[in-house]
Amino acid sequence: MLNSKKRSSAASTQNVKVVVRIRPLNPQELDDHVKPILKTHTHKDLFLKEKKYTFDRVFKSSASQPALYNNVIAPLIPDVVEGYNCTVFTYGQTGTGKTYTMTGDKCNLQNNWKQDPDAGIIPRAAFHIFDELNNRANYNTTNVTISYIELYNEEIRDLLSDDQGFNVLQVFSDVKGNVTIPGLKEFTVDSGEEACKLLQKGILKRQMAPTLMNHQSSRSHTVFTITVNTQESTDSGDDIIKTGKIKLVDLAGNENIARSGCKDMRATELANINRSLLTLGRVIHSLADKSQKHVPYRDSKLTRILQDSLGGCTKTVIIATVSPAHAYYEITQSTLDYATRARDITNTPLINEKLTKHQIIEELTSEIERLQKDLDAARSGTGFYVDKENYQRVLDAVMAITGEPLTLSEMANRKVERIKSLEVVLQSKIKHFEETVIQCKRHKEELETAKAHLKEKDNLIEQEMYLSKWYEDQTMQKLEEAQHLLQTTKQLNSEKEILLAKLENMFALNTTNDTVIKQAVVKANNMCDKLEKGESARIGLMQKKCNLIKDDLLSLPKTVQNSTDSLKANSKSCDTKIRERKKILLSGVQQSFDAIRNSAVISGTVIADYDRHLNEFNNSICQLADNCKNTTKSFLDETMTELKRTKASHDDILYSWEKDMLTSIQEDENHIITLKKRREEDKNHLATIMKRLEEDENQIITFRKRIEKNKILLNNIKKPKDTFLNMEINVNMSYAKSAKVLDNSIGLPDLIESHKNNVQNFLTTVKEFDSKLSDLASFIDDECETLTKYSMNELTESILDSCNDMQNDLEDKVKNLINDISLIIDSTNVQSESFKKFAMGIKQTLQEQIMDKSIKPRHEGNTPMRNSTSVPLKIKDVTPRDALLAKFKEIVKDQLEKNDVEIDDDSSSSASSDF
Ligand SMILES: Nc1ncnc2c1ncn2[C@@H]1O[C@H](COP(=O)(O)OP(=O)(O)OP(=O)(O)O)[C@@H](O)[C@H]1O
Repeated sequence: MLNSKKRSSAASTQNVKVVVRIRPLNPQELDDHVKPILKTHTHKDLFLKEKKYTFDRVFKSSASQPALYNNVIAPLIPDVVEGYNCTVFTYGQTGTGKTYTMTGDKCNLQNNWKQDPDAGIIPRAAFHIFDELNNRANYNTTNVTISYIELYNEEIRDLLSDDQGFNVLQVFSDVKGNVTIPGLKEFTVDSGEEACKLLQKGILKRQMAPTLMNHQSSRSHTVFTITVNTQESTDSGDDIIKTGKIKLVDLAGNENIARSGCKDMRATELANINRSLLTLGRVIHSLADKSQKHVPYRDSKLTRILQDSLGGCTKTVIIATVSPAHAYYEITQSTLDYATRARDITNTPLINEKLTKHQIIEELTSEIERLQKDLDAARSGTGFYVDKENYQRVLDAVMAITGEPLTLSEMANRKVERIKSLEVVLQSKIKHFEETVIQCKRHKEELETAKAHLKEKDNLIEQEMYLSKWYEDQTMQKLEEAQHLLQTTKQLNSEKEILLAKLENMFALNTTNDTVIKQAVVKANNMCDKLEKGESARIGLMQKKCNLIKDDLLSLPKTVQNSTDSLKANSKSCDTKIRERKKILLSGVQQSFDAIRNSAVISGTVIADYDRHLNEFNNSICQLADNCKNTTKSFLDETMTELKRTKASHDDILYSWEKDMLTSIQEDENHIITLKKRREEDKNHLATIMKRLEEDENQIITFRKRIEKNKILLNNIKKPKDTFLNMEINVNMSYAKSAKVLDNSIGLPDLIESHKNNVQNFLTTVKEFDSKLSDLASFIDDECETLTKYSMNELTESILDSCNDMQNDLEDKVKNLINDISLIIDSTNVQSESFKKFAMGIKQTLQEQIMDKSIKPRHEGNTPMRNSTSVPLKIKDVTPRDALLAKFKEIVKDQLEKNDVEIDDDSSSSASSDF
């Protein structure tokens, strides 16, 4: 045990603080209407009947646990932490509330120790000490230990021991007066709760004791000790160690044993139970009475343990508990007297000297030396030897304790007694010394180990610092990379949004364009198909008509041939008949001369008939001419109307042609008149040619029939003309219709122009044909006229010639027409092809138009530019700790080698301490 030195400076004496706590009347006393015999007027005065007592504080029966603690104990706690030793006693009669005050009805406090109404001093002090330590930041280390002993029948027992039974502990005092109890367990606690748990454990063990040891707890004393060790560093670097203690002592009841009814108790036991209290009384008495030099601390274990608390260097508080009941008047008076006496005890509280490590080592060394001397003395002699110096010190200590010179016999007795006790002490010292030596060795080893450990830790710290620096750099680098990545990701996201918007817009445009294109193409195709179909139908119709005309034209020469053949045949039969009639006429002229007169009448009739027929013929001719004129005129009108624009230049020609026709008709009429005149002239010849006339009449009829046929032929000829005209109209209509469409078509105007030319040529051809037909009609009329004028033979020949010429001419014309028609057909084919091309052109145009109509994609200029965003493709792996450590070791190795070289180069230069 360390021999702590006391700091003498600033030390002052102070009296033991004594407070009185009055227990409230218990239920029984209340029922019995017990009148309290204690009265308090102030918080310091107390009246027992008329006797007045004055204490440091008097707590009424209504005083609460916190009130008592805050007033009495709480001021001691900072002193304990500062290194003072403090002691608190509860002293009083059984049942007056000593245990209630010290322990309370509740030990298992949490953090509410200040407010808890039931907890006593011990649990509160335990919590309070930790609060106090936590409030102080100047301590490097703190250590709080707990011990709890019971003193019963002058035997010390450890209430915190895990032993089933009770091992009696011994108490020893060294030459310096320090008391130790070897074997007493001290438990380190880190909180108030842990301290309370130990208190509970002790209480439990104490409650078990009566059955085990057959003793009553009220007759035992308990000491709950809290030791507070603190360490703080000074500016000079020394460690200051403080050790403060608070002993919380719950004494046994101080009542008269005889009154407590324990008569069956053995005398020794009774003596031992009261010995401590009696000795305590004597010690208090001695200390209070300054004249007394000897204080019998050693007379009991209790006073030995509490020696320092009474008249020593400890701050001491005594709480005297009393009952207000009249029944306990005497013992209450005794307690109050006892407490009053205790107030006179003075202590000199000192802080346990602060010791540095160096001082501790020095003290330990001197202690070892001293013990070594005792050991050497013991080993060298046959008996018990104590070093002279030590022996003298023991004697001095005895003298200091007893304070009185002893007689020789007393000295001898005491020496014997002392030797006995010293033997015990020596054994204990030897044991303690050996333990200390072992402990020193162990401490030395521990110190070496600690140094090595410290060096190792230093290396580790350097290593960890290197690693942490590396990780810090890496973290910063990663942070920068992460921020760069975040920035890039943000930019890419915004660009992605723009591109997605554009893409959506493009999809919408594509969908719209697709729909527009499909609709336009369908419409264009329909239009082209419709146009193509219409044109194909028109062209087909035209071609059909052309083919019909062609067939007609092809059949025309045959018809003409037939007509010619018929004409020839008729001419022959006519010639034959005329010859026959001539013969008959000539033969009958003479014979019938007489009858001419009659015949003249008849001839007149015949002539009339002939005239009539001639008129009819003339009318027919006129009608034919009129019809022809009208037809031609209407044809020309129609042609003029229809081809107003394109054929304006031909109007004069047509007009002159019409005029010529009219002139020709007029001439024909004149010719008929001439014929009539000639008929009159011929009347004279009529007699002779009567029969011939009749035949001529027949001939005329035949001719008329032929004319009719020719008219039909003419009509037939006119039919193609009408057809051609209709065709022309249709072509023009088609042209007009197509022109609008074809105007925009490339190449069509030329085609149309050529078509127009073809049509013009065709019309010219038609006109020529028409003219030729007119000529033919005139020719026929001429021939008819000539027929009446010339002989039938000539007529026939002429007709035949004409027919032949006409046939030839007709054939030529037909051939030309056919060629023209073929040209027209070719033209229609070409036109059809051109229509197809045109349709293709339309389709192409539509495509272009669709393309023009198509909605072009928007160019808002916000398309992200292609830029080379540098994004790390791979996050570098974190260097494994092992690799870092290897690198660190290499650096250290290099540094050490470098340092070695430097030392070699210049031994005076100091090594670098980078690592
Ligand atoms: N101040 C008080 N207020 C309320 N109750 C009290 C007070 N003092 C004592 N009591 C009650 O009185 C009874 C006896 O108290 P306690 O056991 O503490 O007395 P004691 O002096 O320790 O007795 P012993 O010496 O036999 O151990 C207990 O029930 C306790 O709760």
